[in-house]
Amino acid sequence: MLQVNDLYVNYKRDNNKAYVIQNLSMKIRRGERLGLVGESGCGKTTLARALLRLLSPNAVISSGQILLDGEDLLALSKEQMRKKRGKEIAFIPQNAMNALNPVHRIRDQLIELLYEHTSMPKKKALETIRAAIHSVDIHERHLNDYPHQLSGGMKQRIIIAMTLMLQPTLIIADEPTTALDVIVQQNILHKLRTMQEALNSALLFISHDLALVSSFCHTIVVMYGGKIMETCRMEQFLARASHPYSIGLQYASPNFSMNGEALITIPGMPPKLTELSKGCQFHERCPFVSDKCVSVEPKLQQIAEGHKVACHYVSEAQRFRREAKEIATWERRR
Ligand SMILES: Nc1ncnc2c1ncn2[C@@H]1O[C@H](COP(=O)(O)OP(=O)(O)OP(=O)(O)O)[C@@H](O)[C@H]1O
Ligand code: NI
Repeated sequence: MLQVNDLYVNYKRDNNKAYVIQNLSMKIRRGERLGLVGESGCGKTTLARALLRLLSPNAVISSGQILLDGEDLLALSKEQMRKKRGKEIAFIPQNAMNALNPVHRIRDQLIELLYEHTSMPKKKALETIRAAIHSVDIHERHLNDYPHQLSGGMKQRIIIAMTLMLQPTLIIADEPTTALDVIVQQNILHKLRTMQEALNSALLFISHDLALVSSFCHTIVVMYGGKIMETCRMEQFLARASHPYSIGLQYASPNFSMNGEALITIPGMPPKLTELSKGCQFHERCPFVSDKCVSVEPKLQQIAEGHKVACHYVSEAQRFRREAKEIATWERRR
């Protein structure tokens, strides 16, 4: 199980800091697929890279714990962490297709990975590689290919086969299918899911696509301005999303079960994150804002088993859900 406690990450920029992850706590259990959603810039990739300890050099994890099966990843040496990555923690990055080395054959790249993390004899390694690429429906003759000889979808499937070959306990996928067309996307997600279920690994699935996340994941975390606004099981999210930002995302998402209503847009821009926030991160864009939201930070509080929301007015969520359907409600903030 992955458990994150009170994590803070900031980036140093020229003269200031950006507080990109603030006070973030979450859990993912074995076998669970957790979807992480939120607009561009809210900190999703930063969180993923913090978990992997692959942040850029100007990033600082200023406090918190990241526990994988009880072991604090932040306490490991660089070398220990490098061994965990690839083996226990798999990462499928945003443009995974470019993660393959263009000058080496697919076979050599897969072998290299196995040799780096295991002491498999050559024969066993070759068998493992064949099984891995069969599992994503790729013929073994492609082991002889160089990356440029393969389509985008095939490269993405090879990356998935490659990352899962070492049977990780945690898989982090950051927009794994964004660049691909819908059919290829469905096929790849199906493969990812089958393998994740077979390994019983925890999956952190990052996406902009709320409809996709809602059909693919068991649980959801809605992030905004570096903080968790709401987290719950998917059926709770579908029936009773309670944070105005979550509700806004739902009504702004094409393909999200909305019975043909017009899509809203959430006006305004995400916060700049140059100061630790005082009130609610979402207050500047929230149609239901009050003075309290500007000055007092709402704590992430449990409203039902497995359902947490950071909003002072969570008791009015039913009204929010009704009113947020109307485009006029959001026009108030323009
Ligand atoms: N290396 C960096 N130095 C300074 N600021 C950074 C750096 N990387 C990211 N940021 C800033 O941190 C914030 C969060 O970025 P991040 O990439 O984590 O967001 P995201 O939710 O993954 O967005 P997207 O959906 O576009 O991928 C943004 O404001 C971004 O500009
Ligand atoms: Ni990102």
